[in-house]
Amino acid sequence: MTINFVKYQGTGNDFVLIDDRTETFPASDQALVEKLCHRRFGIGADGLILLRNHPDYDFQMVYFNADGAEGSMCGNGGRCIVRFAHDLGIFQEETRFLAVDGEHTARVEGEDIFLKMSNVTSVDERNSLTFLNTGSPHVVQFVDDLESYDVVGEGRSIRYSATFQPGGTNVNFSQVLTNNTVFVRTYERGVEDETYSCGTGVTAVALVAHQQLSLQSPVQIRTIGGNLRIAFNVTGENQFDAIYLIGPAKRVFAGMITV
Ligand SMILES: N[C@H](CCC[C@H](N)C(=O)O)C(=O)O
Repeated sequence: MTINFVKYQGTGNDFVLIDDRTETFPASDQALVEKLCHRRFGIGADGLILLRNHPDYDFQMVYFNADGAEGSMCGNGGRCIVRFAHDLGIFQEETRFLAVDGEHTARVEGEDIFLKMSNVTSVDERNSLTFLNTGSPHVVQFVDDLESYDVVGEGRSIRYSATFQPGGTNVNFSQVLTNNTVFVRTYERGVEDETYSCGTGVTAVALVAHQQLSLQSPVQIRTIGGNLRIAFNVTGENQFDAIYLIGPAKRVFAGMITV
């Protein structure tokens, strides 16, 4: 079988995008997805995303983590599929699509994609860790000297800790810099490693930075892979709507792979 794909990245979080409007991709073949994402044996990516038709939306996003399992919402992948749909001519300025956590709207403004995220309705403390769901589950922790922090070691121990079983969690380590800016490094579940950036993760960090440290919308985010910003509206205690993840999403290359 030969598969056509396009590789995209959003602040260094990289994805294999497949136009699956014909629904021919064997989506239940977890080993195949894992192999396509493998950086030595495959194309190499943090995840794989199918673009499918949907009767009520411009398109549907089906997202898999690099381990081949279907993941929860992916914010950087969301910006990448919006860019992909735009490149395919599916929409011009604004789009409305369906993802695993429900409806999203988005618009293209030059290099940037403005992606509307799901509303957040709770922020909890679990075993002294701040936890919230922004489409995917996230722990947010503020630390000193993030540059030299052991993100993989500490992230993995929280991700597999009893508190977050059975599903596990993504873990974001954060440090406030000057000017309403937070530096974030994320351990990602499903990749089981640090990624260069995580969209739902930095969204979680921005909301917690507002609550705990009074940062204001739009919060500026620095990741290893580049800069993002998060705009939001506070509607109550632990309640946020009009949450936007804003930043670039770029096509890297296109190819064909025989499996
Ligand atoms: N990289 C993604 C998060 C993927 C979520 C995934 N790791 C999971 O928890 O299933 C993002 O930009 O939001």
